[in-house]
Amino acid sequence: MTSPILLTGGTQRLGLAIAEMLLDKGETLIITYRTAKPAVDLLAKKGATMIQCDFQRQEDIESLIAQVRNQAPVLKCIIHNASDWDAEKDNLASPEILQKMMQVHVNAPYLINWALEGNLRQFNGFADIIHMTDYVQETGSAKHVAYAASKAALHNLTLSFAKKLAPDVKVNSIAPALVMFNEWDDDAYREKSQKKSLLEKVPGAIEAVKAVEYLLNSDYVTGQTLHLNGGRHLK
Ligand SMILES: NC(=O)C1=CN([C@@H]2O[C@H](COP(=O)(O)OP(=O)(O)OC[C@H]3O[C@@H](n4cnc5c(N)ncnc54)[C@H](OP(=O)(O)O)[C@@H]3O)[C@@H](O)[C@H]2O)C=CC1
Ligand SMILES: Nc1nc2c(c(=O)[nH]1)N=C([C@H](O)[C@@H](O)CO)CN2
Repeated sequence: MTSPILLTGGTQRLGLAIAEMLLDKGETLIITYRTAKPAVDLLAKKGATMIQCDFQRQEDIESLIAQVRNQAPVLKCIIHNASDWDAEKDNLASPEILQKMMQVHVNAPYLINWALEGNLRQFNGFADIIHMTDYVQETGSAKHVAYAASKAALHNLTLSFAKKLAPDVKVNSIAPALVMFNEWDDDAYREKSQKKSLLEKVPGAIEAVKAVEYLLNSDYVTGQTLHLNGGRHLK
C-alpha cells in the first residue's frame, strides 16, 4: 500500500474526477464527504477509505484528524477541495455566511494541515498540500464577498505553510475560474460565461485533474498558484 493521500469533498464534480484519477494511478486515498450519495460506495469499492465529515462541526474535524493520524502515519498529500459557494442574499451583509465560508475554507484546512504536519514530513520525498482556491482570490467578488475573502485567506495559508513546511512539503494553490458548470446553470448563463475567458470555453473537471497531476509530479514548485482561467485575467 502506498502512503495515503487525503482528499476532502471527493464525491462529486472536480473532487470526484481527482479521486478517480488518483485511484486509477494506484494511489491510496482517504476521502471525506458530507452527504451520502452513490459515489461514496463507488469510491469505497475502488478501495478508498471514506470518512463522513462536516467541516462546519469542530468535532468532525477532530475526529478526521485522529482517524488520519491512525491510518496514515506517513501521509503523501492533502488536497483541500471541500467547499461551499455561498452568495450574500438581497445585498445584506451576513455574519453567518462569513463564518460558514471561513470555517470550511480556512479553519478546517488550517487545523488539518497543522495537525498532520508530522505525518507529511514522514513521507520519503516531497509531500504535498494543495489548496483549491479560486480566481477571485485576487479579484474579489461583488456577489460572493465572504466566499472570495475566504478563498483569499486559503491562498494565504498556501504561502505561510509553504514557508513553514519547506523543504519537506510543497504547498500550492489551484485557482480555477469557471471550469465546470453547475446543473442549474441555464443556457443563457452558459453562453455568457463561455465568453468571460480569452479561450472562450468551460473545460470541465479534467483541467483540475491535470493541475493536480502536475503539482504531484513537480520537484520545484511551492508557494505558487496554478491559475485555471483560460486567460480571463487579460479580458
Ligand atoms: N467548479 C468550478 O468551476 C470552480 C471550482 N472552484 C473550487 O474548486 C473546488 C471544487 O469545485 P466543485 O467541484 O465545483 O465543488 P462542489 O461545489 O461540487 O463542492 C465540492 C464538495 O465540497 C463538499 N463540502 C461542502 N461543504 C462542506 C462541509 N462543510 N464539510 C465537508 N464537505 C463539504 C461537498 O460535499 P457533499 O457533496 O458530500 O455535501 C461537495 O461534494 C472547490 O474548492 C471550489 O471552490 C473554484 C472556482 C470554480
Ligand atoms: N464550491 C464551489 N465553488 C465554486 C463553484 C462551485 O460550483 N462550487 N463554482 C464557481 C463558479 O464556476 C464561478 O467560478 C463562476 O464564475 C466558483 N466557485
